[in-house]
Amino acid sequence: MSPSERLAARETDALSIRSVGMSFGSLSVLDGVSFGVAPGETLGLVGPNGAGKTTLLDIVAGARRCDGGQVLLSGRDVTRLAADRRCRLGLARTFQVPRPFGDLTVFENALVGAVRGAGLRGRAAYDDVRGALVLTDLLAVANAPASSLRLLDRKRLELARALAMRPRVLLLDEIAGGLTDPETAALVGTVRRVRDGGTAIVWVEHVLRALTQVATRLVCLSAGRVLAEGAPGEVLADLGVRAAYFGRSVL
Ligand SMILES: Nc1ncnc2c1ncn2[C@@H]1O[C@H](COP(=O)(O)OP(=O)(O)OP(=O)(O)O)[C@@H](O)[C@H]1O
Repeated sequence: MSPSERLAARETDALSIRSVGMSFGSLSVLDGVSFGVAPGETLGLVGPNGAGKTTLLDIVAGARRCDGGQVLLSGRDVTRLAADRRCRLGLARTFQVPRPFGDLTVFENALVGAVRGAGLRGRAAYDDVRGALVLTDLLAVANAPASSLRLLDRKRLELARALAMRPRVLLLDEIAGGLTDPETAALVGTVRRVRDGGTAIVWVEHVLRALTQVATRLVCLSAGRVLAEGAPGEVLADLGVRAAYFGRSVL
């Protein structure tokens, strides 16, 4: 891709991260991180423990302020907007450890996303939640208390709560961990359906066999910098990535 093509691509991106930097005191955690994600694209964000992946998701979601750089949603600079304003502009995220309200039903948990996240009311909220439960295969357990769900369905509920916010950009933080192979395959199918609906997805994931079934592009962070970016096969074959991510023994 030529520089002018790259620029044109960035202008249509649902999410653009430009030169983002962040430090915790004297510890530089992110340094000049830039990439974009187009509508309907799934970008996988990989890298060793401590590379800065979750910190970057926090910055994009508005849970943390960056020290430098910009975050744009569909071309709009949201760097200084609070997290709830970003939700209303179409940004949603899932958390690594799903913590649903156990006493509420599956439907009521997803309703929290539609009402608190997207600001929907009445019929619009109901329709959105129903759609999110259909997409995540949870409709059959809509009236069950969230505390009764198995792990796969807790993860699906985390996804449904985020989808009920009508996101144009969805941030997924390690949703595939701890699942059996058939459960992982089911979750991959769900994420694919979300992507096929046109949502731009940034998926932080250590379970590469799940990620590479959906992501068409990977960004590898190492020590807060972009070490490699490109097609999954190319990035995972990159010697620098293999050394940083998997350890030198695999070289
Ligand atoms: N609140 C904090 N205060 C100080 N340092 C922090 C804080 N949160 C994270 N860090 C440090 O920032 C760096 C990046 O952490 P982060 O959790 O973003 O990495 P990660 O790539 O998501 O790792 P993992 O794959 O283990 O989840 C690490 O060195 C971590 O110790």
